[in-house]
Amino acid sequence: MVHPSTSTVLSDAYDAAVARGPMESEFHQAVSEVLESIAPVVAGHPEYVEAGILERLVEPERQIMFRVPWVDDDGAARVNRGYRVQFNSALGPFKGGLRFHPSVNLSIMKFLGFEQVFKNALTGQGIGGAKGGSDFDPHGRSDAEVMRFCQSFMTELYRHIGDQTDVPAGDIGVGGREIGYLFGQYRRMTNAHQSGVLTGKGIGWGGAQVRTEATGYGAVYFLQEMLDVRGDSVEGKTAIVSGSGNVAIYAIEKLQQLGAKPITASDSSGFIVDEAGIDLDLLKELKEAGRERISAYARRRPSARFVSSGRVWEVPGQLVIPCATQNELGSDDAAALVRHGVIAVAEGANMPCTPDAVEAFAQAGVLFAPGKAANAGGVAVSALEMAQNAAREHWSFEESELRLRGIMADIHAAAFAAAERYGHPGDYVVGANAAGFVRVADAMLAQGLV
Ligand SMILES: NC(=O)c1ccc[n+]([C@@H]2O[C@H](COP(=O)([O-])OP(=O)(O)OC[C@H]3O[C@@H](n4cnc5c(N)ncnc54)[C@H](O)[C@@H]3O)[C@@H](O)[C@H]2O)c1
Repeated sequence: MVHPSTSTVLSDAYDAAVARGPMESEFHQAVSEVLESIAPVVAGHPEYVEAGILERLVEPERQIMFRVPWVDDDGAARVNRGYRVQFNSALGPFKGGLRFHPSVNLSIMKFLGFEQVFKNALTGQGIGGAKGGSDFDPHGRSDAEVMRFCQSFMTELYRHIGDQTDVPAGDIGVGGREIGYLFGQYRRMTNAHQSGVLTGKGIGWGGAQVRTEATGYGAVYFLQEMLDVRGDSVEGKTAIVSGSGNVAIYAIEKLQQLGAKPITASDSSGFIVDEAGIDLDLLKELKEAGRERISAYARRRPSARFVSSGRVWEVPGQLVIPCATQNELGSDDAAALVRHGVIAVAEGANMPCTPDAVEAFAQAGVLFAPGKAANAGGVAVSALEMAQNAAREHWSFEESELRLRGIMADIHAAAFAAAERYGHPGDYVVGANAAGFVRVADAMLAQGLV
């Protein structure tokens, strides 16, 4: 058999993905980034090509879309669309968050599910990749409305998930409140308290210590690992953080604990700059307890200003952790950050930096950690939650944090080593994609054409 060239194989896989979903631009972006960076791996493994690994990797094992009808507080009927994209289960049960946000569509679900496959592989914990959610917008909805929505959503989803099959978690718009309502409905419909079917549960009913903090803490640990290689550290540095949700808040907390000074936070209405350093108690009060807009922070804190137009990336700082959403940091933003002396970027969110921005950081020699490595702490601690549920154990905060730290160091080491092995030393995009890909590809190869 004549082997096609690596570039033909990669472009065929990309074209097939585009042909099946021509409108799915976010998914195409994620596929293109991964395929480009695994070229050196594929070149050395003709057996992957013969087994159709690439064509299979870009096509989800299963995609579920369903109607979610619910009744609002005025008694009016509402309808949203629910999704679960079960991308790849070669390494373990499908695992990945649920996102409730008006922007949710199949392209975003597929991009997130695809990324999750490699991220989960990188953690080394035996979990496959999936993503799900709905275009439901929880903003401005009462608890009762959110509960009715979650119950309706789970009434369909429950038949597709299970602790050995698919284990959803939170993401944008899905926090502890939503996981509680979803779990309650699952328990009711199945007549089983199957703790391991969802992660991000409350500590009193099967949740794990450090799950809430894990993604933000993990991103900062990864940043620290990268700086360590250069004999540097986060201590004493100014940090620019976007978002003000789960990931942003705990990235800010860990930055502060390690002696850095985060000075920004944002939401879709704008951003705040607090030159005195973020008052974390205030931010938590406003965002975790109150669900308020970020502008409320500036009203309560004299050292802070609220900016409703403009870019948070114009604020000078040496460390950058984007923690809001995909494609929130473009090439102009990257250029501004480079001009202002950024030295390291860790993606807390999934794909927050556009490909042009990533390229600009690389050109400028800025350390750059892609989300699938830097934000893997969340899913890693979710896997610890599954392990504790299976063993009916509860580990302490200290033990859980120690494990998270170890896992982030291992992910860094795996990505660093793979980047070297495949001829791109210091390139964590290549390293993370290559290391994750090899684990998934080897499992798929061993398990035959399924
Ligand atoms: N929660 C996790 O464990 C986890 C794990 C890995 C990756 N992530 C990723 O981190 C990011 C944030 O997730 P989260 O769990 O903190 O969600 P969250 O709902 O707690 O917070 C999301 C934040 O992003 C802001 N935001 C959302 N859409 C925006 C938009 N279009 N423009 C500007 N700001 C916007 C929101 O205002 C909020 O501050 C997402 O990309 C998510 O996929 C989360």
